[in-house]
Amino acid sequence: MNHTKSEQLHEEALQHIVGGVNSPSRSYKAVGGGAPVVMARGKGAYFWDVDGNRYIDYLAAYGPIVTGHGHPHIAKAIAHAAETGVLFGTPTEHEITFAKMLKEAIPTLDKVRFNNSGTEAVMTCVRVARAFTGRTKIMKFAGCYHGHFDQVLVAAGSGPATLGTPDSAGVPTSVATEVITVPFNNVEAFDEAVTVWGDQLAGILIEPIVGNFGIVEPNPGFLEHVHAVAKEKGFLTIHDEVITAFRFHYGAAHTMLGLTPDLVAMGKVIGGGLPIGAYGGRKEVMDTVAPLGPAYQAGTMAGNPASMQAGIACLEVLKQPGIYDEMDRLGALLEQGILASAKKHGVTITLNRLKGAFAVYFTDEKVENYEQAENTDGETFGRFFKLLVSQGINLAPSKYEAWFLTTEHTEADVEETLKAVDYAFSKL
Ligand SMILES: Cc1ncc(COP(=O)(O)O)c(C=O)c1O
Ligand SMILES: NCC(=O)CCC(=O)O
Repeated sequence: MNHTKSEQLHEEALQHIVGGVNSPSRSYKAVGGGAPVVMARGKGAYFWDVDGNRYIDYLAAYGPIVTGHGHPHIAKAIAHAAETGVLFGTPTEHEITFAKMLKEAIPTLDKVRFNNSGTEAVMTCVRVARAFTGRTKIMKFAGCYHGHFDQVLVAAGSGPATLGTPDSAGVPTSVATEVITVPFNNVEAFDEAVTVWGDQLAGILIEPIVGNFGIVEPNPGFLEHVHAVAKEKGFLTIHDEVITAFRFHYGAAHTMLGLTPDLVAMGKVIGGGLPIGAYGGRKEVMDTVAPLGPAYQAGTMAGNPASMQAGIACLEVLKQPGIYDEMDRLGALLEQGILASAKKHGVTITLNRLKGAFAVYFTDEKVENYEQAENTDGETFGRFFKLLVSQGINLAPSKYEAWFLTTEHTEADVEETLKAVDYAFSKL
């Protein structure tokens, strides 16, 4: 496969855009370096790079593109917005239509607010939780990504009750010390940290299905326990459903899990590919937000008609019967095929899957927390990634990211993918 033009464009990008990329996750630094493939166009489950190579896409733009690229129903909605006005700075009916659709799909949302990214949605949830409780500290799980605002760029300390340390230059220690990080799926560590900090906590950030160190489901009873303790100690449960909302079924992951969070942050899928964030929750909590309450959140682009209409169109596609069952069926075929192929070639992997999202880890251990994901073989993943790209299969260039199926993938795509995976395993 020839990547000459991608390489040239990356060289040029390096002169003008920091690191040649607009988000560090797009760089190939974590997979041994090299020029990232520069994409030219996408259609359905495929995209084509600037050298004319075609790929089956399992990146799905890090999750949002659940209906594939250029879906005609969403394209029509975006074209309509382009023709009739993409931004007014006034309320529109689209916002109400979309808010009602979200509420109907996610019963825990009494009220919602739209903004422009997952980061903004989570950031506001943290502010609202602080405003509502009058407390400042937040708890999060190690390895869970919640966007790039200061409070969540905090890594785990050395023990469960250790205060956070900044994970990025520019994050003041004073901010990091407001954050307590505990391992996922570990009741003892959570309880220990709550014993120390429980009375000062405004809220806990929860990815109900973790999508940021592969795909990791909560162990039975774990999140139920977290919710019960939060209620008892008076801090809010904030579900970060930026990846999970509408990824596994028509609605939120917490509904599948039978949990009732106080606040829910969303993004990615609900924008149909356009920039979006949204948050919502219990009426008493949401009424803390301006102009009703004292917690401020605003945005020139918030609830813009283009994102609203794309989001509405995306949910209309996802609401059709059988959509999620088919992604589950194809996901199961991929899972079985990848595991069989690994066995055939003597490659040790662990595969975690929920419906149309899964992660391939190079380890013989179970992966149920960040430490275990960290301990998987990143060097082998890097070689696997590049071998797959050479065979026309594109995923995220990181061992921590999931593979995402879309409504446009077919059984033929799965077969082609399994051939490529078999080739990659044979060359590792
Ligand atoms: C769970 C989760 N929360 C928040 C974010 C941040 O969203 P955005 O990149 O739209 O700001 C992400 C992005 O990957 C995410 O996975
Ligand atoms: N799972 C992490 C992401 O999806 C981040 C994407 C980005 O910021 O480019």
